Order: sequence, then C-alpha cells, then structure tokens
Amino acid sequence: MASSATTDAGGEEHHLTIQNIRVQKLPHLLHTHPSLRSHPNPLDANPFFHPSSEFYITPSDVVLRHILHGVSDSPEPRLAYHRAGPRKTVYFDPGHVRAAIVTCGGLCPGMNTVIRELVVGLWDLYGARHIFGVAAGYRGFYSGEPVALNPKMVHDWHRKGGTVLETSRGGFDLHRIVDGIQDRGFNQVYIIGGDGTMRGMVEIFNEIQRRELNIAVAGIPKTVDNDVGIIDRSFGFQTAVEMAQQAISAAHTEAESAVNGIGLVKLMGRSTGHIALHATLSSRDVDCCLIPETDFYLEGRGGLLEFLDARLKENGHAVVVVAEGAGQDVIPRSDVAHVEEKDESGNPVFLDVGGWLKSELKKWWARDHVADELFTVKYIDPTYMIRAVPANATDNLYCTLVAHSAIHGAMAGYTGFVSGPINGNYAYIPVEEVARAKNPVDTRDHKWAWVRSLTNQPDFENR
Ligand SMILES: Nc1ncnc2c1ncn2[C@@H]1O[C@H](COP(=O)(O)OP(=O)(O)O)[C@@H](O)[C@H]1O
Ligand SMILES: O=P(O)(O)OC[C@H]1O[C@](O)(COP(=O)(O)O)[C@@H](O)[C@@H]1O
Ligand SMILES: [Mg+2]
Repeated sequence: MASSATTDAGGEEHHLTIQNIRVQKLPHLLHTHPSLRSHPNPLDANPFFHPSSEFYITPSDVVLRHILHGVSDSPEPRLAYHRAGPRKTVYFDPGHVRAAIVTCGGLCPGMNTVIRELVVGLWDLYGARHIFGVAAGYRGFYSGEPVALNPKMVHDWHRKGGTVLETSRGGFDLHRIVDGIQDRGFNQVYIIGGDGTMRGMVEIFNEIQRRELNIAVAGIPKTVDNDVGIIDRSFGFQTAVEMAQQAISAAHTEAESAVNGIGLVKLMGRSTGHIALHATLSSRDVDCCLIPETDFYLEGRGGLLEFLDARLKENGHAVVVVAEGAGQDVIPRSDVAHVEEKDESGNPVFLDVGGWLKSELKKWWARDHVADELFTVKYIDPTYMIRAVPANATDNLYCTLVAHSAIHGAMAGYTGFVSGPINGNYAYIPVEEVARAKNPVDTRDHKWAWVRSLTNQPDFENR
C-alpha cells in the first residue's frame, strides 16, 4: 500500500491511498518439481558481498507496470511484476549448474556484453563452472558442439560488436532443440533474442514443462528496432540511435552544401519506427520522418512533394528520414513483379523504400521544374552500421544489469521468464506475455506530436 498527499484548487490537502496491486505470477521449478532442494544463496559467502536483511529481494518486492496513474475509483488492480535480483534461497547447487547461452536473430549492440556478463556473473557470483556457448542461434542446440566458456575467454567481449557465439534466423526445430538441451544435461538455458526468439522460447519452455524437465529457461530481450513490448527498451537501442544520428548529420551536411539539396536517410525499423523517431528527435536537423505506423503519400495537397517544395523554397535544403518498413503500401508492386518475400524466420523482406523515394524525387524534379534549376538527392542507407557496433556506456551497463538479473532469477528457480527494465527497474516477466507484446510507435501520444511540431511535416491525413 502506498500513500501520498495532493492539494486541490482550493488548497485543501487530500491523502490518497493507492493499493490493490496484482502481482503477475511467474513459473517456478517447484511447480513441476515440488521436492526440489533449496540452498542458501552462495552470495552469503562471497567476499565482495555482505548481505544484510534488506539485501535479498523478497516475493513482495514488485515493479509496477504503469507508474503514471490517474487516481480514480477504478476497482481494477494495478499490475506489477516480481522485482529482479538475488533471492535468499536458490534452487541450484552451483556445482551442478550446466548453463547454455544462445543468441538468435539480428545483431544488436551489446550482445557480446550480455554473454560476457552471463559467464562472469554465473562464475563469480554463484560459483558455476559449467557454462557453454551454443553456436549460431537455435539450430546450434542440435548441430555442432557447444563451447565451454570461462571469464578469461570472455573478458574483452564487451568491446566487440556482434556476437562471438554467432547468430542465425530460422532453424527452429522444437523437438531437436529440446532433445539437444536434454542430451547435453543443460539445466539453465539463457536465450538472448528478439520478438521471434521470444516466441520460440515460449515453445521451448512449454515443451520442457511437458517433459517435466528440471531446467530453468531465462530470456533476455534484444531488439535494435525496439519492437518488444512491456520493457522500457532493449539494450543496444540507444547505441543504434547514436549511430543513426551520424547518418542524419552527414545527410544534413550534404543537403545544406548543395543547391536544392535533399538528404535522404533510411534507417532500420521493420515494423516499428522507434529508431527513426528517436534519431529525428535528438538530431533536430530532420524535416520529415516517415515511419511504418503512419501512411504517407507523395502527390497532391498535403503530400510529401508539396511539403518538400515549400521547404526547399524556404531553406534551400531538406532532410528526410524514412524507416525501412514505411511506405510499403505506396510503392507500386506491379512493376517490381513482387512476390512477398520472407526471410528464414518468416519475417517479411521489404521493398527498398529509400531507393524508391530517391528515384521518385528525381522524377518529380525533372517533371515539375525548369531544366537548369539545380537539384540533388543524397541518399544514405547506413543499414548494418547502426547495429554492428559495440554498445555505448549506457547500454553496456544495461547489459550487465539485465544479464545478472537473469542469473539471479534462474538460480532462484524461476523459469519461463524474461528479465528487463520496466520504468527503470529490472523485473521478471512471463515469457508468454513478452512474446505477445508488440511495441509500435503510438502516433496519438505526445512524442509523435513532438516529432510533427519539430519537423513541421504534414500529417498526411488531408488527402
Ligand atoms: N513463431 C515462432 N515460433 C518459433 N520460433 C520462432 C518464431 N518466430 C521466430 N522464431 C525463431 O526465432 C529465431 C529468431 O527469430 P527472428 O525473427 O529471426 O529474430 P528476432 O528474435 O531478433 O526477432 C529464429 O531461429 C526463428 O526461427
Ligand atoms: O539481419 P537481416 O536478416 O538482414 O535483417 C535485417 C533486419 O534485422 C533488424 O535489424 C533487426 O530485427 P530483429 O531484431 O527482429 O532481428 C531489422 O531492423 C532489419 O529489418
Ligand atoms: Mg524480430
């Protein structure tokens, strides 16, 4: 129960009492193995820790899902998740831990830091000595041999972009994966990946439960696009935004240095425009930001071309940022003879909105302007450059906290959970929920209005 005081317009103070919290249930190994032996947390004997009575997290420590709350008479309980962190009791004898770590899906800055911190955390905090890296994504559980890892091997991995373990798309063969986990005697499985990976993790967790195996499965969300819901954001996202800004800055310089110059930047963002939005907000050089969550059109009143024409007349240059998933319905498909392509994981492979926009802009200028009027489009597509880099300082810290949170949760016997920050605090969230939760840009909230007011771009609703 929490209480606080507010003052109304008449100056009268009201004390508000906030209660009625529903804590989201988490699967625990005891649910399937009630006779599991508990152990005191090895941190009790760790010379670097002096656990006091408040040191360990208890089941009543929770993180609220929403901290912005309109106080009302609503009888609806407020949702909360178990707070991440070390528990007084663990359900693994450190000598018997056999941990597997796997990375799946596309790259994201910080993946190597997460792996490093899983290894170092398991080794140093809990005294585990059998830690293995599974190569090249989910398929690594049934093809190839896992590699034994130790702190010495991984000590400088946080300085490297990518994933030393390698990653892949596709190859999700549930029974072979769980057979591989079972045959190799893994009892803790750490899965680092995005929305697709989390959907796969749900199936793995369910199959492990069906087989009544005593294996803790922990997920660590990785998504450069920020398309996984509930968590504040993924590790690596801020680093990617910083890299994206460099591309915008170059586009701005090119555009500004030309007569009627347009700088066009395409950024990653398959179904969500978070990278484009955040890079636009922080760069301030952008005149128009196009994201998958809103439609746009080129010709006519309120269209992109009319807007750019006015911008060029006013400023002599303009910068357009487009997320890769934007405009897929505007690009004509007939002349590309396009059959919707999918990658190995079943994700759509998009038409190149940047290349198409560049050619449309050139056609427009040639059609609607006199021949000797100069015009330049400089198109920058940084693609993998924004994600194939090591994490920045903030993201590296995040990687450490999220990895250690996952270890504490698995050692405490939780399973089928994902660790991640909610409102700045690390929590354990059931993986089913994470796998369902999407995270589109909310174009009705103040952040998108802020983009529009900053850029002055049309809302493309006046057609
Ligand atoms: N619905 C699903 N069920 C089971 N496995 C899935 C599902 N979607 C994706 N996967 C698997 O998860 C892994 C990563 O998925 P992918 O979409 O490529 O990347 P990400 O996890 O980064 O979104 C791949 O091995 C893919 O086969
Ligand atoms: O790595 P690939 O297969 O070329 O795919 C590129 C895609 O991967 C991403 O970088 C990340 O997507 P995931 O996090 O879902 O793997 C997308 O932004 C981009 O569309
Ligand atoms: Mg994905």
